[in-house]
Amino acid sequence: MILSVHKLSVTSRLQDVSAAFAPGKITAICGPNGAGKSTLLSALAGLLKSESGEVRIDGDSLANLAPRERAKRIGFLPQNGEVAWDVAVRNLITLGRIPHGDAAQAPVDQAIMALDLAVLQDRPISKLSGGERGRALLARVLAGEPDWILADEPLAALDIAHQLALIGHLRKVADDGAGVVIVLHDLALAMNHADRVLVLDQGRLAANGTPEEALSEAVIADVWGVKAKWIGEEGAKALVSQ
Ligand SMILES: Nc1ncnc2c1ncn2[C@@H]1O[C@H](COP(=O)(O)OP(=O)(O)OP(=O)(O)O)[C@@H](O)[C@H]1O
Repeated sequence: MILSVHKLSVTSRLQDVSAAFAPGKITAICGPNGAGKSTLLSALAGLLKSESGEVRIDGDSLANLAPRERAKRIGFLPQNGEVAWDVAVRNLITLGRIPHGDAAQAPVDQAIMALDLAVLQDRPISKLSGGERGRALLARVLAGEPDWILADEPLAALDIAHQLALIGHLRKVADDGAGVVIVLHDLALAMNHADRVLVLDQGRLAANGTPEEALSEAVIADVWGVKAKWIGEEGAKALVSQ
């Protein structure tokens, strides 16, 4: 099951972007502020009207999929996601089952475990820290057991232990066959943990390949305007400015 964008343009935000996303893999979308990362992710989730081009799922236009079916297949975590009602964490996560029309607790329990939320499950959302809230919102997405997980900066507000735990969980979800697409600002996280990396620059696709190809020192100099060097071993690389 492939998710792909074909010559997608969104007024002054994305220009002629084409790319295919593979199931079973973690793809990172990187780029400077305002490059179009969130726009691309929203378009992949079917939440944005494009000026031209389209998003396809298994070769069919995503626009043809009924909203409920789309919600079942694509789990979307926006940047700074808002919560409309101040419900308890477990109840919020159970809302992830809405597209399935059930309140199955096994996937909810799994998501609670994966995101280390057991001790917080009865607490109202309004009484969580920013990082805890982010974990609860991602747990809601996981509880829906979507084929695709699209998450905008899911690691940004997390401490390093929770970052690594979450990456480990996303890897497991990908190994089980789901496609994972995440927006990442931290290029070292993308280099060390993604299978593929897309780099956007001013709404255009600047690179698309393995982390080594798409985040080469030449691409970083070109897109971010930063002279930097990768050091360290494969899987534990760090980026140092020169
Ligand atoms: N609702 C909107 N309407 C019009 N333009 C928008 C809208 N949201 C964002 N933009 C503009 O579109 C461009 C791409 O924004 P987008 O949020 O996709 O960038 P980003 O790469 O995710 O940035 P960041 O790293 O800062 O989160 C930016 O120039 C932004 O100002």
